[in-house]
Amino acid sequence: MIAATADSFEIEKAKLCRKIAELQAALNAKDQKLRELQLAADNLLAEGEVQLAPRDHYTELSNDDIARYSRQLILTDFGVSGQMKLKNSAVLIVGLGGLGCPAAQYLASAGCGNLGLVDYDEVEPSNLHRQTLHTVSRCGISKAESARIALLELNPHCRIICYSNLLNSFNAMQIIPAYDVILDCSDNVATRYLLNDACSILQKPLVSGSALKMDGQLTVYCYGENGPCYRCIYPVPPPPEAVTNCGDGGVLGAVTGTIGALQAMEAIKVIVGLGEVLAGRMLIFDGSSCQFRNIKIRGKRPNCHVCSSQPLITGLIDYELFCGMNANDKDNALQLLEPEQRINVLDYHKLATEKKSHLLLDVRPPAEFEICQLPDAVNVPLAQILDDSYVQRFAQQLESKEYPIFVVCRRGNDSQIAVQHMKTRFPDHSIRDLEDGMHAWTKLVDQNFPIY
Ligand SMILES: Nc1ncnc2c1ncn2[C@@H]1O[C@H](COP(=O)(O)OP(=O)(O)OP(=O)(O)O)[C@@H](O)[C@H]1O
Ligand SMILES: [Zn+2]
Repeated sequence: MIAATADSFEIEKAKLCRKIAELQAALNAKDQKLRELQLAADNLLAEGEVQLAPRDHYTELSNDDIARYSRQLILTDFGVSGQMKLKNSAVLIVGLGGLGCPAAQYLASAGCGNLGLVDYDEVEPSNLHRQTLHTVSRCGISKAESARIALLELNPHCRIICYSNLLNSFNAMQIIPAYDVILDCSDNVATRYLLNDACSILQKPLVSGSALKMDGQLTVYCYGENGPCYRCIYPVPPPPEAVTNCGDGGVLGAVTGTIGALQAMEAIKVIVGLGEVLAGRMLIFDGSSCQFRNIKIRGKRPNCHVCSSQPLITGLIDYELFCGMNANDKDNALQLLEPEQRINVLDYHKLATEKKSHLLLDVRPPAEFEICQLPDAVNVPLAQILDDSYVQRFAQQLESKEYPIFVVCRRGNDSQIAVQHMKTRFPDHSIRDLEDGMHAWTKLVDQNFPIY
């Protein structure tokens, strides 16, 4: 009995030691990243690229301006003074993706004099269905540069500064002060908090948009005396597992187009002093029923950590650490299973080619299964694994040791969750997942297999 207890202590101790080693490694990686970010920010500053050069101040419209903007100049509430304000304004757009492209397009064409474009990413074919400034021929180049090319064709009078870098806690405070209005067109929680805190500290209106699947949201933070900030509404970040991105959940391009265009609209209203800015309210767009709802959101939180009269946060922090998520929407590779609970795609391919009896469960949603599947795969969405409703369907295979079970998904994360769950019910059955999922299949087994 005592020996057994000592053994279990030893096992527990070994586990804790492993955990400590993992945490130490994570800490070292963060330290390294911090050094890289600092270096990148220094380089950027050294290149003199960060500062928007002193803006020209215009006092009148040119003939070309009058001809170009005539249809908005004749608007009673807009007029010459509105156009002059736009011409002298500077707007920073963070993210030149689904939201940022239409927002930039409407701001440049309306005559916003100075646009800053921030995006660290490059154009990919899967962006083109909604990121309307980019083109097939510009795949592979910086999104900020690609957007600049398109925008200058639209309006050569617009001055455009590109920052083809990740906006982070070092460069944000150098870039943002030069701009009048900031547009959050990013796709991740860490960047939302970073932009919020920077805008709150620097007192810049932040036009925040988001879109997923068929739905979108829009509001303006940090606007005026009483306008709440993002932290007033969301004091703590959501748990990482509750966050879905466009790459996983999907999105319709016209939804991002709708919200992006409205972000441009709110920015123009802020600059020109037009209408009623969407602060303290949130627009909820349900694309499937085409309904726009405007809900009142709470005002400034008296104890908000960043925008209250006695803030706890007076400088930018490490937002990836704070949110437990990276400042991008790419999935982190999970490490849930032991190596013996996984099989690489080459070994699986060999076994399947030799026609060894087995069952291959594909745990992606049906819409994704319809796009492409591995030979003989059976679609059992992850939800059916987790609620155990698959058990009855595969009772025969689960009873027979002759049927090793393999689980596959798109990138090898959900498949691990599925195996971990199935193992709790069938600990003695051989159940393994395909490492790195179908992406690895395309890379290592069949380059003609579609990737998405
Ligand atoms: N901190 C940041 N600094 C600079 N750019 C950012 C930052 N966070 C997000 N972005 C950019 O914001 C954009 C968000 O747009 P969107 O989600 O439509 O594009 P995406 O990430 O290319 O899409 P997908 O998920 O389909 O690959 C991306 O281009 C992304 O690179
Ligand atoms: Zn606040």
